[in-house]
Amino acid sequence: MITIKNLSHQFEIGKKGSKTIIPVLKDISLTVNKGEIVTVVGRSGSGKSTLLNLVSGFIRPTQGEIVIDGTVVTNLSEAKFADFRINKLGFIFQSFQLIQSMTAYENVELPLVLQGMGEAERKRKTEEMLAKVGLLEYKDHYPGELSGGQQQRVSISRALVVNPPIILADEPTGSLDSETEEELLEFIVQLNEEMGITFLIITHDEQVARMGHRSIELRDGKVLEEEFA
Ligand SMILES: Nc1ncnc2c1ncn2[C@@H]1O[C@H](COP(=O)(O)OP(=O)(O)OP(=O)(O)O)[C@@H](O)[C@H]1O
Repeated sequence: MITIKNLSHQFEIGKKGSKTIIPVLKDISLTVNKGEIVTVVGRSGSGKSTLLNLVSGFIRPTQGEIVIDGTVVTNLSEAKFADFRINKLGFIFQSFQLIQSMTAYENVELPLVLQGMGEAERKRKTEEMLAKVGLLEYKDHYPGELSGGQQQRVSISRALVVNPPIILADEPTGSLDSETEEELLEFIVQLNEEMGITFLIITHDEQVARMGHRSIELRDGKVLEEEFA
């Protein structure tokens, strides 16, 4: 589902003449299979977010290739990648990244608006998704009027509403208390089992790392793997 081949990435900082090169990922190769939950762990600064940003196409690799669902995404233009992203990838962030001036309903509906879907179908899909996460009765609430766990469920609904085969998550439980974290992890497993969604999840949290089928550790720019389940 996601194949990463000989991927390297380095950042350049500083002005011309005094540039510093920061090598982050060094010739890494890995595969995430369809229907797998793979977690990515590693020390702060080990390149976890960089890896997710490369898979998402927000940054382009210095070298190497990424293939997602049969498409070589590293060759796509910005516009084509944006199109690909809206159809194939769902995102969940630690900070939820909800739009504060929009209701829960409007936040979940947004990707469908961007896809150009008609209003009646948008309404059906948005309400179905909010019902699935148990938040239909909160649809007119703004993010500031919802708990952390509820906000994360809105953000998951927004990620899921376009039926993406893959969800990329960056510290999805980072802002949640342990009970809400537990609920979210159960929900992720349920989505994976019932809908076959593939997850790539960055985490610092030992418990989150263990809920996946496989955990990948980034260390010194390389990949170390650990198998679970
Ligand atoms: N835009 C950038 N410009 C320059 N250096 C960057 C940039 N983004 C990240 N880096 C550097 O790349 C390295 C890896 O950063 P990254 O954010 O991927 O690590 P991380 O494992 O996600 O860390 P954390 O767990 O703290 O979020 C760090 O040394 C960081 O300073």
